[in-house]
Amino acid sequence: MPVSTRSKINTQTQDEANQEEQRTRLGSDQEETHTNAQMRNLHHGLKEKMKALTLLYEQQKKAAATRRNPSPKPEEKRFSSHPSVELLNSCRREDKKEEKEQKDSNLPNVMRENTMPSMPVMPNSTVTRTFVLPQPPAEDVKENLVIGPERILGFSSRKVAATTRTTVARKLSMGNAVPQTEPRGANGAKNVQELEKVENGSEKPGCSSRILVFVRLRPMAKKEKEAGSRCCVKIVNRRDVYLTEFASENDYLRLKRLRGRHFTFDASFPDSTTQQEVYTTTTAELVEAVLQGRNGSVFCYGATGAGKTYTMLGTMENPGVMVLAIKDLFTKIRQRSCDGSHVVHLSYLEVYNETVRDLLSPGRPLVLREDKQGIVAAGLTQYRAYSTDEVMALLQRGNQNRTTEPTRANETSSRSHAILQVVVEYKVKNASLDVINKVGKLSLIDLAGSERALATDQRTLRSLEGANINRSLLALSSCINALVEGKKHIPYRNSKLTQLLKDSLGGVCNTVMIANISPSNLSFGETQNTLHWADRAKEIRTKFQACEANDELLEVPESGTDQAKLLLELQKENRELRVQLARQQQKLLILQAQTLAANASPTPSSVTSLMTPPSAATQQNEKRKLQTTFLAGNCFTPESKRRGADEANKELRLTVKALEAHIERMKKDHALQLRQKDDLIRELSKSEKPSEVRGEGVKRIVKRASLRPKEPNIGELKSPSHRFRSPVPTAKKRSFWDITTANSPSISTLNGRKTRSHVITEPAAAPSMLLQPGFARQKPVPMK
Ligand SMILES: Nc1ncnc2c1ncn2[C@@H]1O[C@H](COP(=O)(O)OP(=O)(O)OP(=O)(O)O)[C@@H](O)[C@H]1O
Repeated sequence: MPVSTRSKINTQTQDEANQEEQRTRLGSDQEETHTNAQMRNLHHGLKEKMKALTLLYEQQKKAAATRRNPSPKPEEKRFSSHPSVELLNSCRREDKKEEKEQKDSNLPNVMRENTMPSMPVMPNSTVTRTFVLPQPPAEDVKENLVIGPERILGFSSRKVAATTRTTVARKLSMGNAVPQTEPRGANGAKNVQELEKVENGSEKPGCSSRILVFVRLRPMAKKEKEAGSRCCVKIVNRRDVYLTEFASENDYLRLKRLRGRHFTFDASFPDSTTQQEVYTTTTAELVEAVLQGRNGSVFCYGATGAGKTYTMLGTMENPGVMVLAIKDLFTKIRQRSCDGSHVVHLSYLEVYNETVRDLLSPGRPLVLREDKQGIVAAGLTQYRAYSTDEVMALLQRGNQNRTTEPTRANETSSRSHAILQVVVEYKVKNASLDVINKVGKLSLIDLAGSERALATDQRTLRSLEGANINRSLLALSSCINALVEGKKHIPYRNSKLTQLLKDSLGGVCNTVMIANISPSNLSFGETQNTLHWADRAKEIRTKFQACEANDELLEVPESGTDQAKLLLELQKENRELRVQLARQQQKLLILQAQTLAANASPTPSSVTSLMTPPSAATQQNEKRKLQTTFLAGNCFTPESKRRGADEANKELRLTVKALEAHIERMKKDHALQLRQKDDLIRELSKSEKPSEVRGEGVKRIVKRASLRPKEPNIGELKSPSHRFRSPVPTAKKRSFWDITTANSPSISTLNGRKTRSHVITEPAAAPSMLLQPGFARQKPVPMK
């Protein structure tokens, strides 16, 4: 092999070796980079984990500390100074402990293992709070009812006579409200009532204005059992309701993810509860209150077939709330008076497809009217009842006239809302032996069932009924929402039902809501909906009513704290009113200034012309002013007219003079500013040792500044000093914003922020989206 060829081969081999080496180095570099990245990721992940763990540790530490040292709740803090509140709090704590133990022992294993962990833990805010209020004032009732089985006009509702006084009393009572975490009518009802008495210093029940909400679970129906439905509602402690959503067997993704909700009500009745128990817990107190001259309402709410009619009417063997209430009422009346001084009137109506019908003497639809008594059904029959049997007969008659139709969900579905109203009237003697007429009213309402279109029959009439039922129930829910949110306008007028329930929801009334639910998981949606609205209704507060027949309306607060609270509230109101007044005055001033500026142009020439004999515009203005003066003072004599004219003239001249002085002052200020600026420029130019040319320039500027006329010329605003002058056209605008300090968007120079007026005077680089056409037109001449 020739040497050249060998050397060639050698060089080639060396090249190859080099390349190989390079490749290996590159590969190892890449590997190293990769490993480094992995390490970095790992490190980052570890850091994140550490952070999360530290956070968790901190949280647990805090929770443990809180458990060891629980801080008092705001309301507990607020009332903790009172010994009775101490007692209340200790009872609450004990009750809670007991409850927890009971809950743990009562819960079935399935609930404890599966449902409970996934159920959202009820926050403190959802715990029912009943506010025990101090003794509310008595009311003056003057309503005459027609005695006898004849027709009278009106489905009457009482109103508190002195609204203002009630407002004061209400304010005070609100201030004194003692929150109470235990519900009434539940396990600890007795305990709570005793505590109420301690808190209140009163033994009178039923003074609370909150709507009491109860839930009743009906037994599983035969049909539901046959359809293989499961129980999705669990009532614990006769108060807490646990609702569990079972996933369908085909939904593999959610099979193990059971969803549930927890609600707490004033009392919850399991399916084994008897009618008598339901009546005693929910309505018995109201009957007692009606006999003391107060109003009470009970309404059943729930999905179709949930047991509303069963609860309200019941059956022959198991009579419902309506029947039991009337029996109780007559028993109590008999116990109270042997002379028959109590007069009972009865009316029964239904709202079907947005028409009101009289169930006791069916005929033409009734018209709802609003008068001094509230919403009344004109032409409604009111029967005078003397005994329970008579009422039973009337009820039966009414029910026969009630619209019911079989639907797929319920064979005897009530397609209308029924309202039974019992008015008890009696006479009492007060301390000064005057006879007072007292009227108490009990309204028992069986609502039609809320339903989905699919759940019921699809025939046209049924659909229309369903739509109307849902419409009125939707209106009811809007009213509940508005009442809970404390809105000023409550949309009662959206349906006939809400118009008739106006008294029960927002009036002077003790109201009870019984939410009926079905245990079947097939009705889960309806049950959830019912419980949601029931939960929301807990927050509604009705107005106060009197506790005793001879109670006096509170006109002045009793204790010092009450007085202080009232004083504070009144002061706050006063302040708000003052602010409003100031705003109005400001607006008036602006208007006056604008009128003056329009009539008497602010240029010196026109100002001077105002000093001399008045121009036509001024004369007109004066004339207008004079007319106003005359009208205000009812001055019609020529003498008074002249005097008025002179005064108005004088006033106008004074205003003009003041304006002129103001303009003069402004001119002086501007001149001073200009002079100062010129001096500054001169000093600056001296210190800079200007060159001949620059010196000339400065001289030129100085000369120009000194030669500048006193009145600014917009066309010549080219020197830097123009920025310190207020040209006349903008001066007017600024004075406008000056007056409207409170509302002006341009008074935002504080903290060096740019104001809108600044934005306008500066040359805009690009047109802003915020600038309106009006602003664009006022675009200033750009500075050079
Ligand atoms: N607590 C209960 N105990 C025994 N049966 C009950 C109970 N509650 C309801 N039922 C039965 O369930 C069925 C439906 O009840 P109900 O007619 O009262 O429902 P509803 O809510 O009034 O329905 P709708 O709104 O359609 O009128 C009835 O046959 C009734 O007897």
